[in-house]
Formats: sequence, structure tokens, C-alpha cells
Amino acid sequence: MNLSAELRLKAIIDGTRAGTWEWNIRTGDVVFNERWATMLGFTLDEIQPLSIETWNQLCHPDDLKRSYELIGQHLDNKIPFYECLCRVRRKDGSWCWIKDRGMLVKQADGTPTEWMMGTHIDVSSEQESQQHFTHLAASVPGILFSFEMDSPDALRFTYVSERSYAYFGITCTAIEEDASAFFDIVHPLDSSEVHATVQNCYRSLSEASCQFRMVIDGAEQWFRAVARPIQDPFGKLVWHGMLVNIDDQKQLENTLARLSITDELTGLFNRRYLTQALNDAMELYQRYQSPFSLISLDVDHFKKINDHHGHLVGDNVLSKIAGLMADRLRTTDIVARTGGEEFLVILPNTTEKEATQIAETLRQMVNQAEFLGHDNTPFIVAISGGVLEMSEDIASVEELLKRSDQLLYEAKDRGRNMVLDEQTASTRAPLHSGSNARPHNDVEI
Ligand SMILES: Nc1nc2c(ncn2[C@@H]2O[C@H](COP(=O)(O)OP(=O)(O)OP(=O)(O)O)[C@@H](O)[C@H]2O)c(=O)[nH]1
Repeated sequence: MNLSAELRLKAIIDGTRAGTWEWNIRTGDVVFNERWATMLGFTLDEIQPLSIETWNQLCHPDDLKRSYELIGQHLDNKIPFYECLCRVRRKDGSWCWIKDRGMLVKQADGTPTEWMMGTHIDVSSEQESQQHFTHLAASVPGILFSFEMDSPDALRFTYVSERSYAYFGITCTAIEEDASAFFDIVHPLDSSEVHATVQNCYRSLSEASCQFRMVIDGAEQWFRAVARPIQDPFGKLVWHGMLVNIDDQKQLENTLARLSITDELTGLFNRRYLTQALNDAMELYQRYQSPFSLISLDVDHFKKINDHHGHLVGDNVLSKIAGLMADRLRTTDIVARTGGEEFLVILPNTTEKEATQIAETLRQMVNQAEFLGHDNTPFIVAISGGVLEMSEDIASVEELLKRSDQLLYEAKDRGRNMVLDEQTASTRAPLHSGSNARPHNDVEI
């Protein structure tokens, strides 16, 4: 085809719907094409006379400043092309986004002319979509992200919303440049779970979610991440998802979990937890013969304490006994208030002899402690106990509890303020001689 260069250039410019500009950087003269004017809602005639001032008036001042800086860099040969995104005022007063591109025109031998030439392309709709997305990402209560994986161990974040800085103090750019900026602050105890989820994403190609802790400024915070793969227009799988801070929800869950196993009055474990712990201990015993002992304790004549001093003092007695027990016992022991004035203690790796000694110490501690009545008069409290070591002839938790209760009732029958284990019960001799026993509740009150 034998078309002139001028015709071909015009066809290309018309086809791309580009506005064109030519600017004499010395005189300030400019030439715009008709498309340039219609892009902004004008006709060329309407904006005569044309000069660089026409552009200076229509371009947003902030963008104009940036534009001249970039042109300066181009004229100083620091950048090969000039390119800037500018807001430009339309005839109706609204703003449009213009992608402004151009360069200094040079002679065939490379000598610079006085002219810069380039194009203006209206990119408002792309820019508005981008702005909408940025605003949306800033307003969702979490961090939006996209990632790709060439292998299960090569995850690359292709997008992270700006909230990453508010959440982690790490910019989205830093995470996009190097995913380890994110993975490095995953809590060490949760990092294998996070990596397993990532590997699962790679293998299953389906939606994945994971809850984990991040260590931010030395403090743990819980997050939940959900991601699902979507095929991009080039056929590549890209995971898109959101990371939400669930710390409040986790705190609440932990509080509820703690409350569900805690006795409100004493802060010790409750019967529900103890039953579970006894089942676990029994299983360990049956599988690995891991020994343990059980102590049942009950406050003597507690009804009289309540009746005489009132329920509040009764509550204080229970709390004080709980405190004495918690102080004396090991952290590996499980201490529970299992009923009104009943306590149970599981002692792992403890023989009956050792457990009986511990129960006896508890009995003495309670019996020697000073309790104060409603009128601040001191009174004495006694407890009785039954001690039993788990053995092969005990078939179930129920049987274990029944046998330790029997020992406790026998201690009550024999006069209270004493501890009995299977051996002492069979010899019918109470463990304490009575010499170190202080007067009993029913005597005192
Ligand atoms: N203050 C207080 N009293 C409670 C609580 N739970 C149960 N009680 C009371 O504890 C008392 C237990 O009485 P009993 O079962 O007769 O036992 P006891 O008086 O200690 O007699 P023995 O065990 O035979 O020595 C009852 O009066 C219950 O109302 C509690 O949480 N706080």
C-alpha cells in the first residue's frame, strides 16, 4: 500500500483516539488536535488562543507541578521519556484523568529541537475503577491480598492492601517484594499450620482458610485468612483472599472456654474439667501404665459454718481452702472444686503413700489456718480426705471416684478431721494420731 507517512500517522492517531500536543518549550506555543479539545468537552475554536497557559489553567495544580518536575528530568536526560498521570478540568467543570506522555523532538543527527510532542489519553474509567477498588480495600475490616505460587514453597504476593501497615507496621510494597516479610511474623507455634495450609492451597486448588497468631510489636494477635483460587485471563491461577483480625473473638472464645472449666467461687477447675482430666489420666494409665493418685477432700460440718456465720463467710472458707491447696500443690496437679464443699485432686506420677502425705499436709494446713467469722472472731476449720492410687483392679473413672468417696466417708465416720487411704482404712487406724488436730468445727462453733 502506498500511503503517505502523514496519512498513516493521522490514521493511527485517530484510531487510538489520542489527543496530541506539541509544545515549543522556548516560546510557549502549543498545538493541540481537535480530539484533544473534544476529550475535555470543548471545540478547538472555543479555547483559542492556544498557548501553554491553556494547559497550565486546565491541569490540576498538584499534577502540574509533578508534570514540570518530570519534564525537567527528561530535558536533563535523566529519563528517556516523559510520562505523568494528570487530573484535567473538563468544560463542564468535572475532572478527568489524562495519561500524559511525550518526549523532546530531536533532529535526525540527534540535535535537540525546541519542541516536545506527545499524547493525552483519557484513562478516567480505568482510574475510577482503580480508585473504587482502593477505597473499597481501605474500608473493608481486613487486609485484601492476592498471591501466586510457582511451587508450594514459592508464594508471591501480587497484591496486598494498604491496611497491612496499620495491622503489622509493614508496608504492602514490602510484602509484595518479599513474602517472608509477612511469614516471618507468623507466631512460631502456628507457622507449620500456615505453611501446611499454603501447601494445601497448591495441591487442592480449592478455597482454604486458616487461623493463626502473628507477633506484632512483641504481642500475639489472632488472624483468620481465607483465600480462593481464580484463573486469570492468561490461564494462571491466582489466589485472592482476605485476612481479618479475630483477636477479640479469640479472647472471648478463650474466656468462655476458661469459664466453662472453672469454678467461679474459688477459681479452681470445676467438675466438668476434672471428669475430663480423670478420663485422660485413666487412658494414659491403661495405655502406658502412667501412675496417678486421687485425693477427695470435704470440709467438715460446713453446714454449721454457713448456719453460724452466714453464706458469705462460708464462701470465704471455701476460697481460702482453695488458695491453700493451690499454694501447696504442683502446677502439674489438677485441683478442682467438684461440689459445694468437696474438692478433688489428681496427682500425676504420685504413689498412694506420697499422695496421702500431701493430703495430710493439706489437712493440717487448713486445720491450723485462721478463719474469720462475720464478727471477725477467729474459728477453726477441719477437712477430711480419702486417698487412692490408680491400680489395675479399678476398671473405670466411676469406680475410682466411688472408692475414693468411700474412703472419705469412712474418714467422716471415724470422727472427721482425718485422711484415710486404702492401707490405713484397712488397718482401721486413722492417719493422724489426733495430737496435732485442733478442735473440730462442731466443737468450736
Ligand atoms: N457458703 C457456701 N455454702 C455452700 C456452697 N455449696 C454448698 N454449700 C453448703 O454446704 C453445706 C454442706 O452440708 P453437708 O453436705 O451437710 O455437709 P457438712 O455440713 O460439711 O457435713 P459433713 O460433710 O458430714 O462434715 C450445705 O449447707 C450447702 O448449702 C457454696 O458455694 N458456698
